[in-house]
Amino acid sequence: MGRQISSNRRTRPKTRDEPASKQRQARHSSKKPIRDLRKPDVADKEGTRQPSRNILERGFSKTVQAANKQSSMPSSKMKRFGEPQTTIRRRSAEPMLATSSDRDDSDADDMSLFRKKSAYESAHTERAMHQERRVDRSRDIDGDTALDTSSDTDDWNGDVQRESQPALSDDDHEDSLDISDENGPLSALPAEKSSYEEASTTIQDVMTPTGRPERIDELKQAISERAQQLAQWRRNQPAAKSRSELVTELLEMICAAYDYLLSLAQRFAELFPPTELVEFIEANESPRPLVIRTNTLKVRRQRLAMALIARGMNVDPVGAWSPVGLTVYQSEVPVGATPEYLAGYYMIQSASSFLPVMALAPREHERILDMAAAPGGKATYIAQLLKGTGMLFANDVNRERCKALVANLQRLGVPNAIVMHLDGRTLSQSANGSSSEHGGFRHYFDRVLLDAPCTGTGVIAHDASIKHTRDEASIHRSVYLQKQLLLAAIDACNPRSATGGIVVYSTCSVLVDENEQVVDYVIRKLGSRVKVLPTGLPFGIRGFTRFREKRFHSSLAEARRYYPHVHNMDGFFVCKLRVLAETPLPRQLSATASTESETSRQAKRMKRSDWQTKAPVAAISSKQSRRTIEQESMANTSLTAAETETQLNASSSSSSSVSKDSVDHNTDEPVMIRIEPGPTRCVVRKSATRSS
Ligand SMILES: C[S@@+](CC[C@H](N)C(=O)[O-])C[C@H]1O[C@@H](n2cnc3c(N)ncnc32)[C@H](O)[C@@H]1O
Repeated sequence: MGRQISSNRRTRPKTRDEPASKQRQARHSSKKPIRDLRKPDVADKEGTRQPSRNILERGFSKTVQAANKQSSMPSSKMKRFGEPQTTIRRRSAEPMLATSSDRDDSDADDMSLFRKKSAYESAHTERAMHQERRVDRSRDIDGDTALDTSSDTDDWNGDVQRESQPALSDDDHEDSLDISDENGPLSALPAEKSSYEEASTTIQDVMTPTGRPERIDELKQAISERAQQLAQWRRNQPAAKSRSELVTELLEMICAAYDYLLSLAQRFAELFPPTELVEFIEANESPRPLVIRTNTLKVRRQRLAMALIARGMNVDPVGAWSPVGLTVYQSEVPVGATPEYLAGYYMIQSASSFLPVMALAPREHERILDMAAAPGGKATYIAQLLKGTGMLFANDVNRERCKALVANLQRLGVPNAIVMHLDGRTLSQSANGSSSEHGGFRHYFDRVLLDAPCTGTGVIAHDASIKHTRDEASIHRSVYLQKQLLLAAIDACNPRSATGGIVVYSTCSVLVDENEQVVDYVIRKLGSRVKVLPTGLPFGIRGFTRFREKRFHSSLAEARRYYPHVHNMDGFFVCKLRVLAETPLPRQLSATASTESETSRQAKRMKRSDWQTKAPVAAISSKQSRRTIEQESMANTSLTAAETETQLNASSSSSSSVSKDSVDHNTDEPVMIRIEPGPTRCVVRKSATRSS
């Protein structure tokens, strides 16, 4: 089967020496749109929307072929669904797959199929890798790292950073004009004068009296011109303006055209060189491709792809780096309402959300904590890698979001999860408010994922309000909470775990303060008790070890960054830590009360009526919990985490459905919910007395 499909998927081979223009010509020779290639197989020839297995398989391979030719799609579709094709040649060193633990036996056929990469996948990954090198190189170059880092470029450790990067090939230079423009010899510069001449449009020209910009296109053109001028500043300084005046102009224009807070635009300008800054800002204006993750607890990816194609979707493997992801290029049906979705065959999840779990690399039979789990995208991925063994503890402080977490765990048929509603900062003390000798969550888990709450600066394309709501105060609040949570996550991880002792810290923010700086703070605080490991991820840009006046631990180069304009996925940060020794007993987090998160406050403000009307599942709570606990003589007993788990395992046979009537609204105590597969069957246990 795999052979048949793979032969269908064969694409025109690219030779090393073939000129890029020829390759482009070959790609553009097909004018047939993607949908036309799928339909005859699936619908027209068979006359049915429920084709046979063989037909479905043929349909799938056609779809893959069609996707390979997506450069013939109209440009609007290109922007919406995929990556532009590139002419970058594949390198033999290119990593093909995720960590070994991410490979699923049940997906073996799929993997052999997908290892023979389509031209699309190849170009997708290579474009990202090429861009990564470009970004890394631009970070290595004095003065052009970002708009205002001139004072911080003298001791940039460019040599170290360059070491790990493969040299650029000739092909690469084809796409690297902007690098040579910025840094190369003068002879490499293009002859056109326009980009060196002073841009004529000013921000005043395009602003209305009410302060709103008009003629946006003109403004964007002016932004692009300013960025070009700044990029080439050292070689071609316009006489009329100073660099700082140009920077100010550029940022003001960006804020006017794209509606950013000036302070946030400044932070991005510190992160990216001028032309890349504009690419990043532009990438935030369009959504990333829609991606789904196959739930291998229920179905194999290829079977799922066949079923979805039959329903009118065009899907394709997200890339060779993931054995479970599918990109949805086009769909005739709502992706979140198909029978396959309702049956739990897949999760809608951004591609970059796969990465923290791949770095965590859970192993079967392990005990895993997802400390900030709702709504469960990563938790359900962890569960499928556990394959029904071990135990997943999915925690979130926000009760409202816990409902979605419970629903997703149920829908995806996760048999071994416990949902907890606790503040992650005190979780390691929560089972009995004491230390590991007494069996609390301290040093209890083999692996811990902290997908931390953050400002979301990597996901502006999903939520444009981030542009004008993330002020300096909100960034500082976020950083403070992240540091507390990461210390608690390390505290919950067992350094003596035979297989793990791993903590993964991730955010969907691109800001250094929320990423490298948080991890660096923890490394400095805990010293040799914790160290940074390579993530094992096949692509991504190295973490910063220096950023403006800040210096971070050199191991932070092992962390990985993801950017919308480079990887065509949400901005993300992933760092993997190994806990080497027990951490000192934390001080009672006296700050906890005063820094209570907004989500926690919201949860407490919730009215009873909300629970009654909106929460058939997550409202499973205290009364039911207390009754069950009392029946089993567990009231007023501080359960150890292990005891709790044992009780939960033992009582799973007597699990009962919970109705709205059984909800007690009088208490806000933490609860643990044992998820049973099926629509409503759950057993609820009081986790323990709340500590402090
Ligand atoms: C980025 S989201 C997590 C997304 C989730 N990992 C997923 O993949 O679906 C961050 C979560 O952290 C939760 N959170 C915020 N403060 C927390 C705290 N103190 N303890 C535990 N969770 C917290 C929020 O309620 C939010 O659901």
